[in-house]
Amino acid sequence: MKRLTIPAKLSRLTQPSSASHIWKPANCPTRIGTYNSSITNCVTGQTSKVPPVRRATPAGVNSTVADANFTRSETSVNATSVSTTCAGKVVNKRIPPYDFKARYNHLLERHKALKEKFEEKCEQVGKLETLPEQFKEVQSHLASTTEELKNTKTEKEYLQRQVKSQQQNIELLTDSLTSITGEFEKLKRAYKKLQREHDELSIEVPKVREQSADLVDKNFKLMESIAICKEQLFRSNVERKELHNAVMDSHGNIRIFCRVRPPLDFERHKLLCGWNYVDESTLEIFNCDPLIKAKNKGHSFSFDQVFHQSSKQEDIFQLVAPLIQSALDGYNVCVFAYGQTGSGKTFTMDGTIGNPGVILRTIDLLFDSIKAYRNLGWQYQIKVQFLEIYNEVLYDLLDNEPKELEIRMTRSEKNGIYISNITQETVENADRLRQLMRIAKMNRATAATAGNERSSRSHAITNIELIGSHAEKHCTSIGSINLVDLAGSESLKTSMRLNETKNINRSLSELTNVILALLQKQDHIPYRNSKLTHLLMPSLGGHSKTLLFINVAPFQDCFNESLKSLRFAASVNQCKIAKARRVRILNTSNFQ
Ligand SMILES: Nc1ncnc2c1ncn2[C@@H]1O[C@H](COP(=O)(O)OP(=O)(O)OP(=O)(O)O)[C@@H](O)[C@H]1O
Repeated sequence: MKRLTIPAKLSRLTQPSSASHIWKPANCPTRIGTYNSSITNCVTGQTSKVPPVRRATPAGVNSTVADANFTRSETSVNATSVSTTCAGKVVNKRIPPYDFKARYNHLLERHKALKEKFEEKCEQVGKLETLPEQFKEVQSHLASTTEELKNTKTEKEYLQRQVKSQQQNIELLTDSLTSITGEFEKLKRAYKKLQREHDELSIEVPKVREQSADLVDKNFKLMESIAICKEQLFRSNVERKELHNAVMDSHGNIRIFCRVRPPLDFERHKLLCGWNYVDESTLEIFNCDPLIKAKNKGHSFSFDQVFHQSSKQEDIFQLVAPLIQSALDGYNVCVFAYGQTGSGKTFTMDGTIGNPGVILRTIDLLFDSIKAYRNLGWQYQIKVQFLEIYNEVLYDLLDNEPKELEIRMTRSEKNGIYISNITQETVENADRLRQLMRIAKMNRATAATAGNERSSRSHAITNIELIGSHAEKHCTSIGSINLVDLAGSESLKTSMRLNETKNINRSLSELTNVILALLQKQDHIPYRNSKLTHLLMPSLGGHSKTLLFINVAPFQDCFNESLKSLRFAASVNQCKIAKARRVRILNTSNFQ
């Protein structure tokens, strides 16, 4: 049989319940033959004197056993003491040693009792044997419970985080709810206000409706009167044009302005001619050469206007502006600047930055007038081209590419001219036109660098075409402006570049010839003798208004050239070109 090792804790359970009973473990040595007067405690190792103890037998056996381990030798000499209970009192009865039967019975009883006890203990031990298994079970249960606890903790943390974020959400939602509620309240107030206004307006509506009907009626009447006014305005405008033209005609269709430029700062030391400005249209020039002073007498010239040295650009343009107005009314206008090199032609036509000349001021005036004309029902289209005539060759100043430009006649119009291959641009505003002018100037300057002072040896022409249309009246008005900065006139004697000078002088004298032929009303006008006169044919004939600036330098060393220019201008001044008439109004109106 397997021997059980019983732990100290459990061993106490297996001891007899009576303190007087001596339990002896298997490994504890037994002193046989002693009457248990002394017992060695196997647990503590102490030895104590224990007197014989009277004990109750298990299962109600009423006998007293001195010791379960007494020996045969003892039984043979000693009587056995047995305790019995009689009427609630313990009675010790001694079994005499010779009463074997009684002693046998007594032993049988004791054996039975011990056996029962032994079985009971075995049962207890059996139960104890299952403890490790139970322990294992409990351990595994504990492990699974720990795992569960861990999972539960993780879940708890996750749920706590969820709770926290939900709480934040709730806070945000609460905030937005608060602001929405505020907005809602505001809207409610606004709505109420609007409703009040609406109620008030609802009361007003019938009155306003009534007033509106009145106004519609009045408006209708006003529209009628506006139509009448418009008609009158249109007629007045036509009349104004006629009158304007009459005034211009009264000045002559070719006008000559003379401008004497001031000496510049670095020219102060130079000897000046004598200048006498008799009135606003007459000037006298005196030769101040000290060698011929004695016989000097003044040369007097009269023109439409004389501008002295301190005249301003704006004073000059004031008198040019009516001509520009005529171009918008459908006339061909030509403005020339004629004079010796350095006499101020470019200054008069182009001007400088901050002191614009005729061309830039014309651009501004045109676009301002077009705006005003729009109110009268006129729409204008403006087309521009810039060209240069150098040594009788035409150059496109808006395109640097070398190409051949030719003057051609239009089929539709008598004396109508156009240039093949030239760049013509339709401009929408003054800025773009100014920009194109800058490009043209730049291209001219570039060519000048390459062509040895070409800019002052060439004619520069700015051509602006003005096409007006009146949709209501089915009228079209086509006018044009040619602004010409002529090449400087120069004496062949003083010229360094003979060929250029010959060409310039030839084209300038052809210009004089054309003007004189016109003056003499010759049948044949030699327009085609030079590129310049050919090109300007429509602007020089009887159907145009021409303005000639004669620019002169104030210096004594320019006296001869100045006199020449002034004489040329004086001869032109006498030219009575046939009364200018507006030829290019193409319309179906009764008012023309
Ligand atoms: N009325 C004026 N007031 C002030 N400066 C002027 C005036 N006229 C001309 N000038 C100046 O005189 C100089 C010569 O003028 P400009 O270049 O206009 O002469 P030009 O006749 O065009 O010469 P070119 O035939 O060589 O081109 C320039 O510096 C110009 O600014």
